[in-house]
Amino acid sequence: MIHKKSITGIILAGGKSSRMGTDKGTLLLNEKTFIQHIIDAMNPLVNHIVIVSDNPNHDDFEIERIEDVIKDAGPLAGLYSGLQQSKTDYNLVVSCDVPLITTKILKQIIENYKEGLDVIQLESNQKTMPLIALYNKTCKQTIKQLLDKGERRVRFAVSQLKTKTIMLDDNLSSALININTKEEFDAITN
Ligand SMILES: Nc1nc2c(ncn2[C@@H]2O[C@H](COP(=O)(O)OP(=O)(O)OP(=O)(O)O)[C@@H](O)[C@H]2O)c(=O)[nH]1
Repeated sequence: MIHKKSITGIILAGGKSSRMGTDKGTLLLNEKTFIQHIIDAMNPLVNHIVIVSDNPNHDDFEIERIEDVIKDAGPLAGLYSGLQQSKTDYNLVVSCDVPLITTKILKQIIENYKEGLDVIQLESNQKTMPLIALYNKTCKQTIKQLLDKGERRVRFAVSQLKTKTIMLDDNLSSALININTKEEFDAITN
């Protein structure tokens, strides 16, 4: 397994949260922000964690915040910004809107790394999840070229890389739930 010293945790917390209407990263679940849930899940597995976000409210977390190097271009640009500024070979990338994610699931991703792979991502309910994934730092060149051509789809970018997809057991899939709307938030808080 890759040593935790070689892994940076990258939390994507930029964007517009337009479907939620309020910043998703600072929503509270069990009195803890979504971002803090991700930090706690990642912490045992990585050397250090950064948040990629242009939102100064995210400075309240006791971890480094780095800014997008390509603005207003969505998660793929956030991913690139994190990889571009990372000092380690491997990067565990998690979006801030999956607050039920666990260390156990993230550990499975890291355990599945094999030499030569660019990306290890999860799949659940026939849906791949490229924003809960391990990225080799070398991916950044391909991602930059795609962004320069106007590409915005993370799944397309991942399809251009050497990617391994891990099928998650059905009984764990509820931990991957992606919270984008107020209805989805209400469903996990009530
Ligand atoms: N750093 C960074 N993160 C982003 C950017 N856009 C989206 N994200 C993050 O990527 C993840 C997935 O984002 P989406 O749900 O597709 O977009 P969103 O802007 O958060 O929300 P919507 O406006 O409702 O689509 C979330 O964790 C966002 O915080 C961006 O431009 N920069």
